[in-house]
Formats: sequence, structure tokens, C-alpha cells
Amino acid sequence: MESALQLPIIDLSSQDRNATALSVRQACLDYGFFYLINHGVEETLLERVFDESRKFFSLPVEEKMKLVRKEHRGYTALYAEKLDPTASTDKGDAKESYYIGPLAGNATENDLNQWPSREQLPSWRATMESFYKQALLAGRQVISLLALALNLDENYFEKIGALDNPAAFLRLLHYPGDLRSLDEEILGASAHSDYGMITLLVTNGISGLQVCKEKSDRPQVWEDVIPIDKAFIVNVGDLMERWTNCLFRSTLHRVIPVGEERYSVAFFLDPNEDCVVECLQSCCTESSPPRYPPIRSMDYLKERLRLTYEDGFA
Ligand SMILES: O=C(O)CCC(=O)C(=O)O
Ligand SMILES: [Fe+2]
Repeated sequence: MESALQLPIIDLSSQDRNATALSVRQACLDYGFFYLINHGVEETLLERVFDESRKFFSLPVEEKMKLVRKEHRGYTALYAEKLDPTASTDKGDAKESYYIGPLAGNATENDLNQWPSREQLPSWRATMESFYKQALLAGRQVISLLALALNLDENYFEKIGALDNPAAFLRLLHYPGDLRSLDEEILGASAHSDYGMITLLVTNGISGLQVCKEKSDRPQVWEDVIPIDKAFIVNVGDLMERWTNCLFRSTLHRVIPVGEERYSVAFFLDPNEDCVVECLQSCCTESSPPRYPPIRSMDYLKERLRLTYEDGFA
């Protein structure tokens, strides 16, 4: 029987930035996961995002397939993705999703997004764009707390250009509740760590998310992350783990089927594509040298996506 994890709760509106940064540091050392409250993303907007998400995933599959994922934007069908490329089953994860990438209005980035037609879903695009912008603001604040938590200038990641044109992707997820698998265990999302800097996640209140703090332990111990209404669940990604020489943990997680329909919204905040991710000076010493060589952010992310999807970034 899995137990529920008591993750720290970080209040983004707290005036005591240093105390908040200390709590963030402890959370990133211990779990690589924390709850985020008072994050500034409007509650009514969150409700609208779930509403619109539900409407999209309720469309006939032929309609959804017209927007099938291209340039890592658009719809991915049930079983199209396998987050754990080492999983023994051939079948992908029991979820469908929709990716939205950087929005137009950015000097160097064209809007490559695909959008459902206005006739079908009139307020869909505006809702997702508002959410994207608000989540990005919250994410930037979390990144500055992470910098403080690493005893760096709070604008460190801004200054090195990591957030000039962040590769931020909003992903709507839908886990149908009624899939039965007779012969094999198909997970909603198989075990993985996230690839980038940080992820902000919010769910429709249905549990299913689990984390495994020690990935090399056998048997692996999975603990439930119970959703808190309207709070984000924030987790550290692999690029942040590389930056910090594994001081901050990019923790293995998965979504198990709970027999109920589940929706979630993930906002992956990843660095500018040319940003070079290399061990922070404060995170290595002679006795603890860098564990990873420097890597260009997009090279790393593309390789991880190639392993997840047969067609990689396409
Ligand atoms: O839906 C969830 O709760 C988690 C999704 C997730 O881990 C991911 O998409 O990376
Ligand atoms: Fe994830």
C-alpha cells in the first residue's frame, strides 16, 4: 500500500523571500517536489482551462487528429507516448494530451501552435493563452526563488539568458477512467523525470500522481501526491538537476490509473534553446566535481523527446 507524501507548501506571496527560499531549498534537496500556493494564477482561469480542456478531449477522435502534434505542438492520442522508454510493455501510456508552445508576439519565435477552430471552441485559444502567460509569470518567480535557494543572485537565470525566450510548453492531459487492461499494467503516465528546469502541475482533484524518491531502491517505493485544491505541484526537472550537480533532485514520478477520469495541466518551463546548462560553481568542489558535461538546452531536450516519441520533436 502506498503512503501519501507530506510535501512542503510554498507560499509565493510571502514577503519573507529568504525564509521562502530556504524552504524551497529544503524541498528541492529532499523531494524535488513541493506545493505552490498563492501563485497568482486566477482560480476562475484555472476552472476555465479545465472546462475547455474537457471540451477538446470530448471531440470525436477524427477532429482531434486534425490537430495531431507537429513541431511538438498539438494533439497526442492515447498510447502515442511512452514516458518510460524502458518499460516492458510495447503499449504507450493511457493518456491523451495537447501541447501549446511559445506564443506569438515574441521577437524570435514564430507561433507554431495549432488551435482548434473558433467555430468549434470559440474561447479555447484565448483561455489557453491567458493561462500560458500567467503560468509563465508564476514560473519565473519560482525560478528566482530557486536561484536564491542556491545562494545566487535572484535574477541569475535571467542574467545568463536562460529565460530570454524560454522553451515553455503548456500541456493539457486527459486520463480516461474506464480503460481496462486485461493482461498488462498500463499506466496513465509511466515512470519518468521531467526534462527541463521546472514543471508546474495542476489537476482536477483526482489523485493518481506518485513519486519515487529513491529511484535505485528495489523494490521501488511509490508515494502518492495528494492534490491540494487550486495549488500547483512544482517539480524540478533534469536540466536543473544538471545545473545543480544533483543537489536539487529531479524525482521519478508516474500516474497510476485510479478508475476515475482525470485531467491535469502541466506547464514545463525550460530554458532558452541556446542556453548552455553547466554545473553551477557553487554546486561543485574538488571532491565533488561536475557529474555532467555542459550541454545546450535544446540538444538535451530533443534527445529526451526522441526517446519518448518515435518521431522526436516532430
Ligand atoms: O498528470 C500528471 O499528474 C503528471 C503528468 C506528468 O508527469 C508529465 O506530463 O510529465
Ligand atoms: Fe512529469
